[in-house]
Amino acid sequence: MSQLLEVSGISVSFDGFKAINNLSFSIGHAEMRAIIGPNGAGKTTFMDIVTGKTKPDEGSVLWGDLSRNLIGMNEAKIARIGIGRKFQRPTVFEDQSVFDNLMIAVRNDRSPLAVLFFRPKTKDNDKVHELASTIGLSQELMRKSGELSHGQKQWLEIGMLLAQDPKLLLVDEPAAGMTLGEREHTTDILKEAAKTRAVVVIEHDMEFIRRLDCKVTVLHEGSVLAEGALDHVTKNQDVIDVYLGR
Ligand SMILES: Nc1ncnc2c1ncn2[C@@H]1O[C@H](COP(=O)(O)OP(=O)(O)OP(=O)(O)O)[C@@H](O)[C@H]1O
Repeated sequence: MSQLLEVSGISVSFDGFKAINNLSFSIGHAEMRAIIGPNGAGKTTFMDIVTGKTKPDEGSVLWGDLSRNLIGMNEAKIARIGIGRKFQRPTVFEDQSVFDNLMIAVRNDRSPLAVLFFRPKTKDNDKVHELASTIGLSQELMRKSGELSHGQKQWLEIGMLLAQDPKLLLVDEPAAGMTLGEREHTTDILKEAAKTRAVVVIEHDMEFIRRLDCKVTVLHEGSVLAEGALDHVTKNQDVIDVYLGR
């Protein structure tokens, strides 16, 4: 399979309301993808399904070269096969330093290879420093995470997810509550991450999406309404009617 993730004919209802309605689309390896759409379009539910939090009524989610169906796998197993998820609110250990948070994430590697091969501590140290540099927190390593700004906490959490080296990183509304400078830095981090893995970003902030400079999927009522470059989808009359023109 040339795609990393292939969502096919997914539907899910909550109390008779169809939140996802025959949804089909795919994500390539090392691809950045933005998902936009009005409130209630099913964006977060899509991520809930991919990560195993919500089981769809029908459809499949095929993963990787072996086309394994993720439906029916539990959340821990899905995380282990390489899907990381960043929720809207940062969930770092506030009493621990930035360094310790990153080290905890690095050491959490339970892949068979990591268990099999002894890894010297210096290697973990190097990895923590490399991650800190990637997320722009090299100068903050010894600070308590609770003292960081909202944006810095978000970057730390992205760093903790990257420590697991996911093949797919799902990020839900990263720009919310960030300053312009923080939003710009966040796009840089995500674009860098997407060079070596797939990154899927749900966001309402159009300037943020523009800076991501990637293919955009527009969801509406649980299905794909439009897909393509941002300039392409923002000219689509249906997209203007249900989302942009509001
Ligand atoms: N566990 C649930 N139980 C009942 N209804 C749910 C559940 N999860 C989602 N929904 C409903 O499904 C619909 C889709 O919700 P979802 O959160 O996926 O939308 P969204 O596109 O992420 O919206 P937003 O932009 O507001 O975050 C909404 O009407 C929501 O109320």
